[in-house]
Amino acid sequence: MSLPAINPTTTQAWKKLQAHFKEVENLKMQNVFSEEPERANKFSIDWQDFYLDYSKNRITSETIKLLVELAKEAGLKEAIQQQFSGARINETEDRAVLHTALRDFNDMKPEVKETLQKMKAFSEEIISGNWKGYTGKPIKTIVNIGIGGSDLGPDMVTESLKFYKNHLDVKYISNVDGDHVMEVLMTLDRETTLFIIVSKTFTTQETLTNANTTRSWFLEKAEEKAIGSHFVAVSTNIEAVKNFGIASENIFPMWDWVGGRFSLWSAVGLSSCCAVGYSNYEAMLKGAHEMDQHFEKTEFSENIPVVLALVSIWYSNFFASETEAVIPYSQYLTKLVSYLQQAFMESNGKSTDRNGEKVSYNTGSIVWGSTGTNSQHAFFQLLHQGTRLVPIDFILFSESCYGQKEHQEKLAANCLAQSEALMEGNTATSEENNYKKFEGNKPSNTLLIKKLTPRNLGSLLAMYEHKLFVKGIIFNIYSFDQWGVELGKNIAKNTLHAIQSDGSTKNPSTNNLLKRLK
Ligand SMILES: O=P(O)(O)OC[C@H]1O[C@H](O)[C@H](O)[C@@H](O)[C@@H]1O
Repeated sequence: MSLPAINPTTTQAWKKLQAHFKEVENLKMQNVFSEEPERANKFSIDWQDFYLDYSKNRITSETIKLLVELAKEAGLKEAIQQQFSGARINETEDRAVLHTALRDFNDMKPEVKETLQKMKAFSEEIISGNWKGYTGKPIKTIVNIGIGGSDLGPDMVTESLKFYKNHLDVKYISNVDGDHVMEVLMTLDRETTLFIIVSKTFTTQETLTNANTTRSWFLEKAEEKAIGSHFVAVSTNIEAVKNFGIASENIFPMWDWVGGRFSLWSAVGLSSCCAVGYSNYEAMLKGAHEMDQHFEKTEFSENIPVVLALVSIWYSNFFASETEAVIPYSQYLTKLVSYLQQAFMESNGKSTDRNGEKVSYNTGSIVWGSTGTNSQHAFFQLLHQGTRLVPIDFILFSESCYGQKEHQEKLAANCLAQSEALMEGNTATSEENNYKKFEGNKPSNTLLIKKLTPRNLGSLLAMYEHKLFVKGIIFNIYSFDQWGVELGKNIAKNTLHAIQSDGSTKNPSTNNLLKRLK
């Protein structure tokens, strides 16, 4: 069973959208709200603790109708069914795409259940202090060594759920930068530190280098047999982990049907599970599953991830906007954007379609952003008065975790004011001074969520996973491979050889730089 492979620009809906675009290109949001009193309600979706307001977009009911037609013509319904049923929709790697199966407690694969039980038991041992280091002391610090999906997801979850965190100090080493590795190692007490080596393939240069350096550092004071109580691993490559010296009972499996950037729901999330405890971790998985069901079962026009994806395509492919920003009004979500960058840009940064042809339209957008209010004082100038159209997702929580009312009111006021200012501009006041003019008409979505809980975080992350899926299906690309990262990795092997052997490469600029390196 293959995914449908339809060039979106050849669909009836796309042609209609092109004609429709000409009609609404200059639509002013400042006017449409008065023409359509129900607009704010009409372009909103209320789902559990989520409320999505997408009324501040350059759309009409006709736009949404045509975009939904586009999704239907592109075979989205069929594609969703294929994904959830475990079809091998990652065709270029001949794999299923089943991160959703990691959080489906109603119908859980035995190996997933077993691994979750192992994570539960392990995290409880660590948190309770029953798990002892080589000198008999309980573990106080956990260091996750991994990169890409084996780092960004768990690191972001640990940071996002800091409010729910226990006493454990959880750190992340990802970059092969030895200075950073040393900075972390210097803070550690060998006797009370546990290292989790996370690599789906267990062949990643950065992770293996960092793991080897860490092991050597550990063995400067401890004996080889102490490795058993201080190193565990998460991988699909069990043999390579054993060769590294980690015993089978300390290996947490994962599977080739879980992509690296979708793996925080698997044992890759072990560090975050230890940080917040299994019950919070499980609540996050359940929240993600609820969003999975919403995505799978809700009609497109009421489906949060589908609507977000369609509106995003409207801007990137009709208004030619190159980027989109995500601005969460919560400092806990400070690592969300880096995580989303891998999710979106590694998935949809492709230019060969599912027929093997080069695409003739824009695919994945550049995703960027930072937390509000900090970003207001950094790059919002460009959003308000620059020349580029940047659609924005504002994410706001109704309640703060600590119940700090005054701060939360100010956060909320800023978030709502920014989306309003971007949309309204100040043309109505006919500002004479051009430097002080705000054109307005800048689009945004506002996602209002009751509170940052593990469950709602799970739903939020799953929402973005499905958004990128929908975009990839309509773009007619394969979202679940990442061949684009291979060339640089391969060249780096030759370059490293050239550096270590005083050799050269075939590129004159590189050679010049190699000489300078010496
Ligand atoms: O988990 P690993 O096999 O070490 O892979 C870590 C990362 O490596 C690559 O660069 C891939 O592009 C990422 O998708 C992956 O998450």
